[in-house]
Amino acid sequence: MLNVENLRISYGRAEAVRNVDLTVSEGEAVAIVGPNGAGKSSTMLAIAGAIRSTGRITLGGRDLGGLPPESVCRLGLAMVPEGRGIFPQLSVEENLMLGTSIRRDREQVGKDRADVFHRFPILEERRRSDAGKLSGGEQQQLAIARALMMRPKLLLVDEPSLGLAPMMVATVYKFLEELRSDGMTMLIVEQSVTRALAFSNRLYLLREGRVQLSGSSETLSADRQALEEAYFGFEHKREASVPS
Ligand SMILES: Nc1ncnc2c1ncn2[C@@H]1O[C@H](COP(=O)(O)OP(=O)(O)OP(=O)(O)O)[C@@H](O)[C@H]1O
Repeated sequence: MLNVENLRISYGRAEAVRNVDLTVSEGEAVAIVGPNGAGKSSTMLAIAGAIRSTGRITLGGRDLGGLPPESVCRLGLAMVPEGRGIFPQLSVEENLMLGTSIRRDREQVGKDRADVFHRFPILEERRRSDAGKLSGGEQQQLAIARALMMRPKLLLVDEPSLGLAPMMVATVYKFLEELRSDGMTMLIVEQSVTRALAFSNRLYLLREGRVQLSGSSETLSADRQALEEAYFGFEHKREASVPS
């Protein structure tokens, strides 16, 4: 479904992502992990058309090169950004409906809204509250729900557990698991390598802007040493361990 070839991203003279190749097949959950500054968020933003990059990105065979984010979204890709991107002074429902103005199928929008409220009951309960009054975990549910309102074929989720208490992380992942079992194709950035391995079919480990290691989560789970070496590089091996 998604094919990324030779992705390069620069901020001024600094190269943040180099020669990244990545694929996501229909129905797969794929995770990107790696230390801070590895280029994970930049990769997600480039795929969503939100920042400039070079290389080739295709979605369902269509070249996304140079397309603005709204066109990428129309082609079936929605993103839950790091930090959620919720508008705190707007109501839960207003946040949910924000992006839907680009949709022409108004009747279906109403049905999707009902489906999303069914999937996330707390959002229906709190639909008239200011979104800023929701807890972090509820805001994350809202951010995922808002992305679903775009009827994506591929859902990008950047660090869904960031800043959440462990119980909330479990709740958010329960919703992501449900989406996954309903057949949603997902690309997810996750700080916790253990959680990423548990959730995804396949995993890419980025460090210093490059893919250092990739493979099926099953295989990589059995080779913790390869993961640690790829995560830290050899020189840090003895001083730290991969975040669980
Ligand atoms: N807007 C920007 N301007 C300049 N440099 C940037 C910008 N955004 C990111 N970078 C740099 O690009 C590199 C990759 O950053 P990115 O946020 O993609 O990494 P990350 O793996 O998502 O990190 P984190 O886990 O800390 O979110 C870092 O060196 C970062 O400082």
